[in-house]
Amino acid sequence: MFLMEVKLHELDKLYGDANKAAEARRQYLEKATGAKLENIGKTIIDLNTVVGRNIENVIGAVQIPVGVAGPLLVRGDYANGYFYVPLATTEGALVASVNRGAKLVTESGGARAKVLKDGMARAPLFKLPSLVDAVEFVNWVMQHFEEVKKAAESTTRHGRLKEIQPFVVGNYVWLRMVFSTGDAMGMNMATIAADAAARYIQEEFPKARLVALSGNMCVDKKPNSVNFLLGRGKTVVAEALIRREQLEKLGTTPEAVHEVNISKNLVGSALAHSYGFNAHFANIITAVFIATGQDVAQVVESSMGITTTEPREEGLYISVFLPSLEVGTVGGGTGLPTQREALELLGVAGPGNPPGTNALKFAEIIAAAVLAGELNLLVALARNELASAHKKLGRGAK
Ligand SMILES: CC(C)(COP(=O)([O-])OP(=O)([O-])OC[C@H]1O[C@@H](n2cnc3c(N)ncnc32)[C@H](O)[C@@H]1OP(=O)([O-])[O-])[C@@H](O)C(=O)NCCC(=O)NCCSC(=O)C[C@@](C)(O)CC(=O)[O-]
Ligand SMILES: NC(=O)C1=CN([C@@H]2O[C@H](COP(=O)(O)OP(=O)(O)OC[C@H]3O[C@@H](n4cnc5c(N)ncnc54)[C@H](OP(=O)(O)O)[C@@H]3O)[C@@H](O)[C@H]2O)C=CC1
Repeated sequence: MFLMEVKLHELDKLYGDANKAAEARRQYLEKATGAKLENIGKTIIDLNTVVGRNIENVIGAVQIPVGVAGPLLVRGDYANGYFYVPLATTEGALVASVNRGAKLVTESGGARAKVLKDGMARAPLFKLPSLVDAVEFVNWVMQHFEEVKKAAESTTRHGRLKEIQPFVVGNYVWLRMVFSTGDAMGMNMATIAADAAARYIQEEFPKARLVALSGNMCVDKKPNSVNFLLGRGKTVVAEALIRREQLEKLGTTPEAVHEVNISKNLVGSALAHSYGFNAHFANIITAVFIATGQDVAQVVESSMGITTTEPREEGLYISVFLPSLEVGTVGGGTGLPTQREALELLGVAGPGNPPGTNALKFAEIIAAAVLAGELNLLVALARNELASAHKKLGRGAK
């Protein structure tokens, strides 16, 4: 194996230019492995803008095709109007699916959407000498909430500590700190603020020892029931009433689609002990996350949720509930050139006026897009066209 005298990650400093450093890394890797990296090396991203912010040891970029679904009519508190939703995916049939769902929703008068709750959580874990100390500690923290809040908020202009949710197991204490984070998804913001709060707490209550700044009750990037119940990021609901004639035009009925939802999404998910009482929230969430520069690992909890349906005389009532949608329009990967354009397409790039409103609007649009995708897959299953669609659009079959 070809060995370097300098460490790969030190090349940025050596060259003083991340683009040149990436080229040198590629040359090294090509020699060492025999792989050709000419396409990974072709990117419009000036790598100097991402090193120290988004990536280390960078060698280039990968490209993923982006399609649009829409126009999608959304009637939210922040998002009002027709939207074209950018979806980055390699799953043939997905964009077509959301697009047909968007058509159904839009022609039925649109989807109403509401953000019910908003707060990013970080839960430091402390250890106390005993259970008695643990309970005393929790009481002390609650009585000194204002001082803890001041310490946390000293690190940020937009972050605000809204609430601390305590959990005690033996002599361990989790303090689930919930922050409003403006237009940012807020994970760096909340982590840096929680660190300042934890340092203050330890100084003032020396019997408490911080075991881990993240104690897994946050919960970040793991399937879990805490976020499902208490929320994390944005808790959003969207609903629509799809006209009976429209479903009949597609050869199905509100009753048939409802039957698929109840038996598949509710009974099937219960049997599987699945966290997702839905068909494919993850498809839409992931595709929007990639297109708009969100942290894709947060698809794990952002795509948990429930689809409800109700056949009515006039058509099908359908709703989607997303308890833990973690999204932002500033920070993270949202400033990358293509991701920013995708946010611009939705009219939500950058900070909102007032701060926070762009992220709320974005969350409402995503919930409506999830509803469109969910509705369409249920329709497709009721019509038994899942396999044929994927044969045609996923395998290039004519
Ligand atoms: C593929 C369709 C939509 C065809 O559906 P169709 O009705 O045969 O298509 P159509 O040609 O009659 O067009 C109807 C509408 O579909 C849209 N449409 C149609 N074709 C396109 C296209 N090329 N590009 C963009 N949009 C398209 C478009 O809105 C169009 O209206 P128009 O604009 O023409 O008035 C349908 O068969 C379908 O939805 N199938 C299901 C596919 C699906 O939902 N896949 C989701 C991913 S599956 C998965 O990953 C999760 C899963 C299933 O494993 C989870 C689980 O376990 O449940
Ligand atoms: N640290 C961790 O443990 C984890 C980090 N991440 C990563 O964290 C990143 C996202 O963190 P996040 O905190 O969202 O982003 P950033 O760390 O990029 O922080 C957002 C920045 O934007 C500033 N800002 C300017 N205008 C606004 C506005 N209108 N609303 C909110 N903030 C504004 C904030 O300033 P100010 O703070 O002064 O208000 C802050 O500096 C992603 O890259 C993700 O991958 C993911 C999971 C865990």
